[in-house]
Amino acid sequence: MRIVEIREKTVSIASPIANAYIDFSKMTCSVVAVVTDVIRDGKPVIGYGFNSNGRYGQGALMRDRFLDRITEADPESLIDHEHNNLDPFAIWKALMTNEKPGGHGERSVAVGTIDMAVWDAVAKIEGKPLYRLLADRYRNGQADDKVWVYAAGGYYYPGKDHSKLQDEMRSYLDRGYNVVKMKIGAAPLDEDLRRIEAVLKVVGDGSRLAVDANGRFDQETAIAYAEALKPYGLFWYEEAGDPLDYALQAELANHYSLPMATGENLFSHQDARNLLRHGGMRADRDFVQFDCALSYGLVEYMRTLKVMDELGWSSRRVVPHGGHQMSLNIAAGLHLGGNESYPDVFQPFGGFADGIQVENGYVGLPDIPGVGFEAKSKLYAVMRELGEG
Ligand SMILES: O=C([O-])CC(=O)C(=O)O
Ligand SMILES: [Mg+2]
Repeated sequence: MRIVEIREKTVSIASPIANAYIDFSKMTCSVVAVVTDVIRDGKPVIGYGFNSNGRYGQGALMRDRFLDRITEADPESLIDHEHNNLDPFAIWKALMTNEKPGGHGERSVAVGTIDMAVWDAVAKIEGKPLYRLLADRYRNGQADDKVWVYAAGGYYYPGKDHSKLQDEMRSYLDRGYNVVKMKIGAAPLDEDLRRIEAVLKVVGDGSRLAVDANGRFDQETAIAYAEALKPYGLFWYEEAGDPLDYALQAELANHYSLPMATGENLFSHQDARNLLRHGGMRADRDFVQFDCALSYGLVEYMRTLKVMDELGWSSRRVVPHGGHQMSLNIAAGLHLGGNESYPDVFQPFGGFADGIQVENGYVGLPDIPGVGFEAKSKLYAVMRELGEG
């Protein structure tokens, strides 16, 4: 059993939307296919992965050094004999050969994307949905059969007035979501408050709305927003300041007793640990949003979950960024609190399996081997072209 080849292609997910920090006019992501020599249903098993929005495609890094480390490794060293399968942990170790600690820049995205495809292949070889495999191996067989998801959107873009923002949010509620998220921080505070109030008219209550500043604010602005947001009783206030400014986050906690969220731009278990040690985050109400596709994949994610456990954090406080099916599987199989969803943006990568409706805020997973990409036809068309083309 061996990995025969790993392919990457960088595809566009460009759109006119913007958050408080970046626009997405040139956004790309990597799609990866891990081709194995294992035959199922008469065809080689191919594992697929992609990186979530926000960090651009990583093909150059992959080709420069990561892919060869797998294809040049002794295939025997990458096998999990206990399960007669590929060993994602050994593959991860091979990927990280001669990489120094620290510096979790973009290589964590390259490795995370390859790791996603490896787990897809492993679950396909085992003939199970990934969430089932995870529950069987790591949670005594107990998987969640549905996952709470919220609809992320509410971006800024040219010509988007309050009524368009309201229409967008209404359409998420119509599709079964009970919490929605919108961007803040690209407009002055007064205008953002008017946008929030427009959305509240549609969603009804602050507990059904989260806001995301994408790391834009300095401490003073973060606190000014906190004071202004308080009366709305929002679901959460996300990434107020720079993702690595733990002192800012800790100071914000002194001014905002309602739920805060952050962590989508922390790319290792060491960074996650620093946030929980020094960021003033509260295990009884705050949320962390680590995204495996940006942070060295599921092998590293398990270390992050262990760090959380050691620091007294339940895995139910994790609601990953990225709106992808890999995190959906991790949420169901390893008992996270939920997952982000992009019902409309970042297509065909956003959203979940075709034909599975969100009901009262929860979504189920397709009962097919792997991550479930084959059940999302527009996404699978892109993947298949890479893997089988
Ligand atoms: O706009 C983005 O970069 C995505 C993001 O922060 C989120 O989904 O929370
Ligand atoms: Mg965010």
